[in-house]
Amino acid sequence: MLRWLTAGESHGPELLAIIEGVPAGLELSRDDIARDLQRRKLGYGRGARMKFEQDELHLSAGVRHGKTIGSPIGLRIGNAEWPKWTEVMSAEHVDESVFATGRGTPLTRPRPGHADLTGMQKYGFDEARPVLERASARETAARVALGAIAKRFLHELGIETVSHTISIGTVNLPEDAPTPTLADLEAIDADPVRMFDAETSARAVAHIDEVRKSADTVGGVVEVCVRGLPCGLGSYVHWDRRLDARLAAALMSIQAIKGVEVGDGFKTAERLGTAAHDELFTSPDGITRSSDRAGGIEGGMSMGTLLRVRAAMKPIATVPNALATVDIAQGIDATAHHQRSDVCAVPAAGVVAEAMVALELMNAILEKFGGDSVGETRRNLEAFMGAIPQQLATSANSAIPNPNRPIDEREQGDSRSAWRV
Ligand SMILES: Cc1cc2nc3c(=O)[nH]c(=O)nc-3n(C[C@H](O)[C@H](O)[C@H](O)COP(=O)(O)O)c2cc1C
Ligand SMILES: C=C(O[C@@H]1CC(C(=O)O)=C[C@@H](OP(=O)(O)O)[C@H]1O)C(=O)O
Repeated sequence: MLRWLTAGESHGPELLAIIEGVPAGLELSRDDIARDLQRRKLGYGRGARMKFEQDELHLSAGVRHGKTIGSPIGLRIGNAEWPKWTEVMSAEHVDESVFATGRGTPLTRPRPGHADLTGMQKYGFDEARPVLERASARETAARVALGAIAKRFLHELGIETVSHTISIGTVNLPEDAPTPTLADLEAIDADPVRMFDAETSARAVAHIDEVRKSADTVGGVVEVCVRGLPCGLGSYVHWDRRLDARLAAALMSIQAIKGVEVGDGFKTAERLGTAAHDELFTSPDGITRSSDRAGGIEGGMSMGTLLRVRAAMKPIATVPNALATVDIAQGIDATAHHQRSDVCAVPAAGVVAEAMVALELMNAILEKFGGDSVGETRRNLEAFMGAIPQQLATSANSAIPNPNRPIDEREQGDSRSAWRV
């Protein structure tokens, strides 16, 4: 079993993370983690902080000579601006004068859409500072660091995770855009909005510029694609063991994510049964699927085919053209406090989604296959796959059109029909 926790405030000294249950013998370097931290900072539309934030990483425990040793892995990520916040975010009492001006001024005009007001009500604060410090997506740096460890583990088992941007506001990838593979990740990361289509990306960038000019913010949709998974992760036997439910919770836990789709998700609800599922047919190397509409999960279990999940991010709540709110200190109508903020953080959310999916899949793998060392996990996985009888085996080459069935007209415009995957 995998357990992990994060701690740390956005303007405190650092973020902390501990992950327990990582098998021994996993090759892991500081660079593996630093690389993903760097990827999370990228993306057109992010605010000033990402330009100077260093995400200084300290790998404090659980790794020796470049390999995990089975003990909890502990890490710290510094907040570059801490020297400016030592008094406002001090763990010790400070003089009242700190709160009279500047950074310490109480934030009494909560932002609609952020955690400010409800956090104040719930925890009994008279201003939003202690709420936003932890509600902030700064915390996702810690998740991405842990996710990098999970991705290293998955990679050792031949499982690869790729995320990309599907839409920014109303600017969408074409329906027939190809699903990226690991080989495409470098190009995706090099794109300003992490889109795998240069023309759509240029329109998305222009859209973010317009949004910024009009003092507004914008959201979008990201997708995570995973190849190389074994079948049988998760289960149909109980609600909390369903892999789709677990992935949905993992994605929904990301700040500002308001919707999750597995496979074709909501679109499937509009289709008839004959055009909604992934039909099976024989091929020389095992059972093959005609498409991947289910997104690689049936009955709450991984099918051993391409896994695809999407997450929808709402527009950033700190809108420059400030929204109506109430000044809690004075009891009067007001506009929300504004501070440095992102205009669009969808590209970064894709990297965070990748981390959350990887962590959940690593957990599901360890539940099914166990292993105190990576070698033991691998042997258990291979033994399970090897024991699947010939007549039940799935071809690795799934999601190709069924040659026995003529292509239905309705399927022509179907974004996830096999011949486009
Ligand atoms: C990578 C990332 C960056 C974000 N940046 C900001 C930001 O700069 N300003 C902001 O108001 N919200 C930002 N958010 C969203 C808020 O953290 C989020 O809306 C808030 O915590 C309230 O949670 P909820 O939207 O899930 O209800 C960001 C979210 C993510 C995932
Ligand atoms: C710090 C990060 O994102 C922050 C997320 C965030 C929010 O409200 O969620 C608000 C902003 O915080 P700040 O006012 O300190 O710039 C973002 O920069 C980060 O992603 O590392």
